[in-house]
Amino acid sequence: MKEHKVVVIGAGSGGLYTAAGLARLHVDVALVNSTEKLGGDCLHSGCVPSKSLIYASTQGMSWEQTTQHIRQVIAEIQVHDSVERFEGLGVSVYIGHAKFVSPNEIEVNGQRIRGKKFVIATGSSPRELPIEGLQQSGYLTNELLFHLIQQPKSLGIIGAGPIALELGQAMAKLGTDVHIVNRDKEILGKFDSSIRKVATRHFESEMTFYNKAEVTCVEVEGSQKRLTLSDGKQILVDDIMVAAGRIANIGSLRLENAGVKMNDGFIQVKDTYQTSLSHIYAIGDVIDTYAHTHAAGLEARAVIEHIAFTKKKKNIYFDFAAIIYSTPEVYQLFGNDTEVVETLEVNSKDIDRYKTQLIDDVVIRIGIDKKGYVINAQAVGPNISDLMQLVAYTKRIKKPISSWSSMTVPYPTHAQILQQIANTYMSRTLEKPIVQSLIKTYISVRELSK
Ligand SMILES: Cc1cc2nc3c(=O)[nH]c(=O)nc-3n(C[C@H](O)[C@H](O)[C@H](O)COP(=O)(O)OP(=O)(O)OC[C@H]3O[C@@H](n4cnc5c(N)ncnc54)[C@H](O)[C@@H]3O)c2cc1C
Ligand SMILES: NC(=O)c1ccc[n+]([C@@H]2O[C@H](COP(=O)([O-])OP(=O)(O)OC[C@H]3O[C@@H](n4cnc5c(N)ncnc54)[C@H](O)[C@@H]3O)[C@@H](O)[C@H]2O)c1
Repeated sequence: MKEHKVVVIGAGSGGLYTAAGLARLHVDVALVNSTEKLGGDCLHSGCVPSKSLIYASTQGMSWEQTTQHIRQVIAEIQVHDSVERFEGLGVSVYIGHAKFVSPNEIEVNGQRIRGKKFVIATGSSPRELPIEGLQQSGYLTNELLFHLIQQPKSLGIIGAGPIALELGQAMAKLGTDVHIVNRDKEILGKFDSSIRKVATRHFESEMTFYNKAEVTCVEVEGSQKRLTLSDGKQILVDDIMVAAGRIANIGSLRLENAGVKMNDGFIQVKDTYQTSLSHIYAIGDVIDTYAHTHAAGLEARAVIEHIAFTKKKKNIYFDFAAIIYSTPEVYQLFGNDTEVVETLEVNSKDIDRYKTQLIDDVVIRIGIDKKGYVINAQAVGPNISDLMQLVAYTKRIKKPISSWSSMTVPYPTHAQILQQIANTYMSRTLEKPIVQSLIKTYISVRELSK
């Protein structure tokens, strides 16, 4: 039997980060992945192909050029996430599905591996929908769309979350007629109406939305598929894509043999990412936190520090943000609403650089506490996420937004929009009667007043 001090199960965003980090600290670490192609969802069917598709859709590429571009980008990044590279780092790599046979043992392709500690990072899969006729008609998910040989002329998407909006818009830009069926009353329900309105206007100019609707049945009609909605409407499309949330990949793990507890379909963890068994950790999409690559990375770092140094990291999501990489981008910096005393809103109308580009619908909202410290934020605008990173960083380093007032902002950059927020905030302080009175007195003492 093979034995390792730490066995990481799943070589996607969370697992790769954990294995590489522990190996660098000279920990005896094994990495088990179901396929030889390490990298998980993010590299093969998530972040990387979706952002490559989005790029291709803005460059007027044909479908053939688009899928080739996607394959090339994946292949380039795959080198960094290869078995050889990880073995070179000192990680023992096993290929095959891991299943627990006891709390300290897993089986991979008939081989037993014993671990002192385990980190489960097996990710998530698209949620299946029990819609009459859907299975029989066949449908796409994020796992299949990027590999289609032919571009569908029309596509019905079930769900209106980030996957539907990013991939739907890119397909629409490439010429597909996209129909999105959304069971909620509007899209981007978590966003303030000023942000939601701008984003929705852009999305609705490219795709057709059916809000407050569900697909009740699917029928095959020749080479096409007919979707019937809860309100009786019908949509005829070439293909269907389901993007209606995720379920944790735990099916093959046989967690019952170890005794790891679940909560609502996800692996239950404490704030140290230890499961109900203290020697087994879980991170990434398999637990119920933010389903993002950078969340898996933060959780991996917390687990590395706990395993290696017994250090308990606090508040790892302090400056956590998520972005929908559409045109325009939709950005959210998370933070506790109850700490917000005021939300400052600014738009791009008075910003010269945006004027030169005829962009008048960028909106940024920043929630601050009583001392002017950033608590949370939302924004919509072209490439707005890069600019908003400064807002997240200001939160991270715990500086008030007034600090942007004194930074040198080259003219004319988009960043002037942040300085405008700071100036508006500062000028209000200056206008307070007590401050005005102090200034008047001071100027008078210096014999400079009228
Ligand atoms: C279309 C799409 C776009 C996305 N875009 C972004 C984005 O732009 N930014 C962002 O931050 N996030 C994005 N995400 C989310 C991101 O991809 C996931 O949050 C991230 O990949 C989760 O990492 P993970 O380590 O938990 O799982 P994964 O990366 O999925 O890795 C899990 C690994 O475990 C393996 N595995 C599963 N079961 C077993 C088993 N029993 N034994 C051995 N191995 C097993 C799998 O083969 C896989 O390699 C996107 C997701 C999708 C679907
Ligand atoms: N840019 C990014 O960071 C990015 C991009 C894509 C995905 N992701 C991650 O992947 C996760 C999954 O994305 P997603 O878009 O599948 O899920 P989601 O859970 O965010 O959104 C699912 C949407 O589908 C709707 N829905 C659910 N069931 C439905 C039904 N039967 N009929 C109609 N609508 C239905 C929901 O109301 C919701 O709007 C996200 O939570 C996100 O964390 C991130």
